[in-house]
This record gives sequence, C-alpha cells and structure tokens, in this order.
Amino acid sequence: MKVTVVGAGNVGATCANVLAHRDFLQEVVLLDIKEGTAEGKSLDSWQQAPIDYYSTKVTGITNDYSKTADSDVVVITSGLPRKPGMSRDDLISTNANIVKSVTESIAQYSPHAVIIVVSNPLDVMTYCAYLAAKKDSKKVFGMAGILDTARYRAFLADEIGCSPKDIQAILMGGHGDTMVPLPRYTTVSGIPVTELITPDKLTAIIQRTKVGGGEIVNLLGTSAWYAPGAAAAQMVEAILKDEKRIFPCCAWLTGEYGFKDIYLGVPVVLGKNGIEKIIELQLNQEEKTLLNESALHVKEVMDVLDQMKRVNA
Ligand SMILES: NC(=O)c1ccc[n+]([C@@H]2O[C@H](COP(=O)([O-])OP(=O)(O)OC[C@H]3O[C@@H](n4cnc5c(N)ncnc54)[C@H](O)[C@@H]3O)[C@@H](O)[C@H]2O)c1
Ligand SMILES: O=C(O)C[C@H](O)C(=O)O
Repeated sequence: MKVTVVGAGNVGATCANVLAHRDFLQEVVLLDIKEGTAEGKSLDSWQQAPIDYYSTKVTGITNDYSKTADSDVVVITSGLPRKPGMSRDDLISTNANIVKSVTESIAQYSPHAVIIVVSNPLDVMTYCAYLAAKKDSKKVFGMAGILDTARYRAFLADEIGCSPKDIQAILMGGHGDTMVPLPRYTTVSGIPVTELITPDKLTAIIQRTKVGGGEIVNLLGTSAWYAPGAAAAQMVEAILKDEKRIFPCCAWLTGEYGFKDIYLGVPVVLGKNGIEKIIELQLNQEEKTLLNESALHVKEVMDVLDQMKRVNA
C-alpha cells in the first residue's frame, strides 16, 4: 500500500503526519515543488516516531514524480490557501493550474490511484482533477464534508456540554458558505439533537459552521490545517483498509439528488475502490431548496473553470 501526499504545506504535512501516527503504512511519500520543504518536514516526522511510537516513515521529495509511482492513494493539497478578506473561489485561477499539472503527473506515474483533492475551491478543484486524471469519477473525489461536519459536531459538543465523540451528523452541498448541515440527521448518542438544544442555538451553530473556515482564516491569517489534514487521513485509511465508512465527500453526481455532471458533497461509502456507493437521503422541501442553492453556486464556479479552459485552449 502506497500513499502520496502532494503539497507539504500545512495541510499536506499534517495529513502525512497523522497517517504516520496511525502506523498501518510502511511509508508515506510527501512531495512539494519547493526544495527542502517536504524533505525537512519528513525528517521532523521521522524524528517524532520514537517519541510517539510509530514506524511509518514519511519520505520527502522535491517534484520528482517517479518516486510516487504506483501509489494506491494520492492526496492533493498543493495550492494557495486564502487570506482574510478572500473567498475560496478567489483561489480558482492559481490553484486550477497547480491542480491540473499535479494531477497529470500523478496520472502518469500512478494510473490506478484513488485521488483525494483538498485544494480550494474544493468542489471545482475536484472537477479540475477529474478532467485532468481522465479516470472513473469513483476514484476522484474531494475532502470537505468530514471537516465541515467535524466543525458542526465540535460546536454542538461545546453547546451541549458533551464529548464530540458522541455526536453523529451529516452535512451536504458545496464546501462554502452555502453548505447544508442537516439537523434532522444529527443525533447525540442516538438522541435527536433538537431534544438537547434550543432552535435559536442550533441555528447559530449552523451559521457558525457555514463560515467555520473563514473564522479560522480571520484568526490565523491563513486557513486551518489540523482538522483538514486529519480528515484527509481518515479518508485514506477508510480506503486502504476497505472500511466501508460512510462520510460526506465531494462526489461526481450522475442523477443522484436530481443533479447531473456536478461535484457536490453527499454521503458516500468509502472502500478499496474509492466511492463504492452514493447514499441518497430523503430530503424535505427546505433541505432540497438549500441543496439546490448550494449546487447552483458550485455550478457557477465550475462554469468559470470551463471558461478558463476554453480561453487557455
Ligand atoms: N478542502 C478543505 O476542506 C481544505 C481545508 C484546508 C485547506 N484547504 C486548501 O488546501 C490547500 C493547501 O492549504 P495549506 O494550508 O496546506 O497551504 P500551504 O501554503 O501551507 O501549502 C501549500 C503547499 O503547496 C505547495 N505547492 C504549490 N504548488 C505546487 C505544485 N505545483 N506542486 C507541488 N506542491 C506545490 C507549496 O509549496 C506549499 O508547500 C489550499 O488551497 C487550501 O485552501 C482545503
Ligand atoms: O477556509 C478555507 O479557506 C480553508 C478550508 O476550506 C477550510 O474550510 O478550513
């Protein structure tokens, strides 16, 4: 089993480090375009191994894709993060070029790899990787829903005064302010969340979740990495261990939920073949309306990418 993480910045290095801590792989390859970055972080991670008691070695590489050959899973985190005042969509032109060229190199050396995209704007960068990889959409998908759901669960745990471990939730839609947390599908150890929290508090938490990425950008001047890196690692583990975990992921829809030819966050089953199933929940009218709004926004930004491709063709 071989895993490559492209981009040894905050998210990529965290993802590789979390995978090393899980200790089920021999090696994680970490690649960056900037000389020394992946090598330095890999060395640091290896020096943590005797302390934290793991044997997975992270190998750092500068841009030599031959060393990533025959990866089973590749996580793409290369690209600019946003700064305060920016939206994720503002990153489209820079990151589309990066994601396209990285995906082409990955496809050349690891034609059978499952590709997990993390770079923003997430839904559209996943589409960009899908176009560049020219492979089954079940093997090209994006990480966002696990992170967004984790934020929602963490905020609920704070409010209810319980462990975040006991909160189960699902969230759908694009990775942006139009994402759709689903209180009807949120429980606390089996108890409907609405029995433990007032409607006003729940509405406030949903709103905070939607702008959860921006909250961190405003605090740090760059975007989050601990939870995003761990979320991507959780997807890698589910695939390589064929766990059949159910997670919200950014998946290519071919009619599910009434949408076609769009990447959007939906619940899926993750296993050794990538996305093994898209789960279709019964949404009520309000939920459908919110999901439609979110899909419309994602489609608009996908159209910008298609337009950029026509101009550059
Ligand atoms: N999907 C999500 O939920 C989510 C969460 C957090 C961050 N992100 C996104 O992930 C991306 C990375 O964020 P970060 O905080 O790690 O940024 P970062 O700046 O810390 O790291 C990005 C790394 O990519 C590298 N890079 C740039 N071009 C490259 C190329 N062509 N090939 C290889 N490496 C290249 C850079 O040298 C840098 O080390 C951003 O686009 C950010 O918006 C997404
Ligand atoms: O908010 C960002 O720009 C990064 C990421 O998408 C996040 O949600 O943390």
